[in-house]
Amino acid sequence: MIELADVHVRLGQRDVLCGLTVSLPERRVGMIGANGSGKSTFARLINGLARPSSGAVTVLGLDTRRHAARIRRRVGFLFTDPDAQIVMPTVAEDVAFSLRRKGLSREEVERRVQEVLTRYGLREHADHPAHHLSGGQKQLLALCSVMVLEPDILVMDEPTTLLDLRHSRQVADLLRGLSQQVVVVSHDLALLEDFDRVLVLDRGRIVADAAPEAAIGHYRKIMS
Ligand SMILES: Nc1ncnc2c1ncn2[C@@H]1O[C@H](COP(=O)(O)OP(=O)(O)OP(=O)(O)O)[C@@H](O)[C@H]1O
Repeated sequence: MIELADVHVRLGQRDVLCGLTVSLPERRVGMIGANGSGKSTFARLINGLARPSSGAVTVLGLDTRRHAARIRRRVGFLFTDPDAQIVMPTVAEDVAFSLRRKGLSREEVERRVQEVLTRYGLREHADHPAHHLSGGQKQLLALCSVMVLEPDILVMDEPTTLLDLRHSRQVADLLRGLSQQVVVVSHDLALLEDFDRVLVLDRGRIVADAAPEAAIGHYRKIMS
């Protein structure tokens, strides 16, 4: 469960989010809106990367201001730019790096890494340099590094931006199959078509909050 209570975020001279109050118990929540409307900031609030200037964000019963480290261990976050998340030389090492704090045996780390790379179609690239992957493959690698930690909530900021149609569908299928709650910021409206709920942000405010068809319809209207 994710809850925002009268959340304002001010960055520099700008009011980026303006008094948002919302509870998100649904399993798949999408977020759409114009460039600069505050979507990424909203996403970053959920794992404590961004802090409210006033108001409160509660995730899994924890206040993000007081428990940011605990929340980050339970909320996986996928950035738009996968290069921001790749830290190790090879694909397998990068995924294994995510597991370093778990205190697992070498064999268990290896088993989990191979399992997740197989699941997302990167097993044959396990020993390749991570920075030689294509943009889409890097996005899948970032996803592997997050999913191997089995987060309770997954937040994705434009996860299909670099993906071709086949890989976008793979991400859509993956989202359908996940048992975790997912919050997805996206300009890829097709990705959100079968979500449980979609929020539309406009200049830091929620201007629509509905099932996908109605929310996307509202978004098209304000963008026309
Ligand atoms: N650190 C910062 N300092 C000042 N302003 C910022 C900062 N970070 C973001 N902003 C501003 O906050 C507003 C919202 O940014 P945000 O990235 O949340 O929007 P967005 O809806 O995700 O946009 P996009 O669709 O382009 O990714 C933008 O006008 C941005 O310039």
